[in-house]
Amino acid sequence: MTDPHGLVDKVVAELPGWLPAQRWFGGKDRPVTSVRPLRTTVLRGGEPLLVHLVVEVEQPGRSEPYQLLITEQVENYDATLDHELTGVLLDLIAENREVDGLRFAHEPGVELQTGLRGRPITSEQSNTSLVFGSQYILKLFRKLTVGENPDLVLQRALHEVGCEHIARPLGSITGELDGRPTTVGMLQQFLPDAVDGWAMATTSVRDLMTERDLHANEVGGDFAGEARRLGQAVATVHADLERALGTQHADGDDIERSVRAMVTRLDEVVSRVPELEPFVPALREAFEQARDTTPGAIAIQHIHGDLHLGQVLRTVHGWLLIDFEGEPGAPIAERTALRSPLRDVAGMLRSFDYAAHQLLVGRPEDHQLAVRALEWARRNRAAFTQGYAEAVSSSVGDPRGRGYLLRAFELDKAVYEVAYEHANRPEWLTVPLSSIARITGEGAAQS
Ligand SMILES: Nc1ncnc2c1ncn2[C@@H]1O[C@H](COP(=O)(O)OP(=O)(O)O)[C@@H](O)[C@H]1O
Ligand SMILES: O=P(O)(O)O[C@H]1O[C@H](CO)[C@@H](O[C@H]2O[C@H](CO)[C@@H](O)[C@H](O)[C@H]2O)[C@H](O)[C@H]1O
Repeated sequence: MTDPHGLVDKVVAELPGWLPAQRWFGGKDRPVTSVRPLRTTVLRGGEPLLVHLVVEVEQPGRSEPYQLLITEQVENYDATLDHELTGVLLDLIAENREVDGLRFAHEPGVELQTGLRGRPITSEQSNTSLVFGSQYILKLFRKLTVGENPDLVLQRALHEVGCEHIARPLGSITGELDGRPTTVGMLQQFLPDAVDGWAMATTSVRDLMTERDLHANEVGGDFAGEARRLGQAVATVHADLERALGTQHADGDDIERSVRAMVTRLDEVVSRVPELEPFVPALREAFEQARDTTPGAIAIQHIHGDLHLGQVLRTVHGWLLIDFEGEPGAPIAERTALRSPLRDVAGMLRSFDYAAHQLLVGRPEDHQLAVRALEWARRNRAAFTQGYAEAVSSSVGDPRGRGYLLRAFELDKAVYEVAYEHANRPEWLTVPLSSIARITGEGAAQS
């Protein structure tokens, strides 16, 4: 087929059934009622066609734009699976080309190799990333948000101040949405030997679980040294973001806004996930407590916004942070707002809890494993916060001095995770729910 319109019509008709099966689709909680094409750009004519397509996906109570690359050659028309065709994207970036309003550009001073094939990475994710050779990784944002994507904005700013804990930004693809330039893709340096923190941490947990007679500090795969270095890296990135983009003191309005956002999220999530119901009073109390923060006492700035062990890569030179897009499910205004860096600390603390407790999914009765999981989580959470506190340059200082605020942020993240797991991995719902039970239970025991 060489008729792009015929291809688009055919694909659009199939999308209501196809989209909900995609890992990156953010609307799995409700049916797709209709899909309508917003913009079609032919990136390669003839056989095979390569078409860039932005569609508006309608669902009850929401309407959101998504990006697709389509062709008639591969299964389901998804051109991101065609290694040859996706090479076109890198070549367009290398050549600083504009195609029908879609701008492909490399970063200033960057020279890119062309003619490479782009293979999609297979890990579960919110967007689609293509790896070219062993040099580059191109992320195609799936759900689009009008304007420049914070992932690109923050990593560019970090690169400019010489941050050592990110992969170098190399290029971008910009389209137009609602009349505004909108980031649809980001090219970065690929680290072929990097291992993500989630893989490392869960290996360490498994080692501990296997050695039933030993403690976390006695087994070969102890992660605490890495957790501490990771804390140092996160604090350094916070300090670099502060240097690049500034910081300010949270005033009464900022504090009020933050508390309201946590309570609103709780109300919204509990309306969809009744399993959360028993914890609502304790969660509310924890969020309301954050209102006692003295105006001016905490700093707010740009932060990562969705920090967890899957967002950090261990390279031979140390830890790197990736994916500064914020929580994929949160509104863009919230994702780009200045917030306390403690939120990132809380996100990572949640992730240590996740790594430890995911092995208990499907085995809730195993008391021995539950004890070991808690031991691992406590050790690594403590090592991470210690590392964070040691890197004195961050405006937060020692997160351990911010107990009630950190607790509120951790619980807020866990509420987000309840919604995330409910929509994406229902069998994992027990992971955040059991954490909420534990954290609120510990709070009740102290009071
Ligand atoms: N610069 C990089 N070098 C090596 N691997 C990377 C790099 N950036 C991302 N990855 C891999 O790609 C995965 C998805 O990247 P991420 O930015 O988190 O995408 P998403 O927004 O889809 O979650 C990561 O979990 C990591 O395994
Ligand atoms: O796709 P993203 O990486 O941007 O983030 C989303 O998916 C994450 C899962 O892949 C989810 O993270 C949750 O599960 C992780 C383990 O798989 C765990 O390390 C995190 O602590 C936990 O929040 C993340 O919340 C979601 O935004």
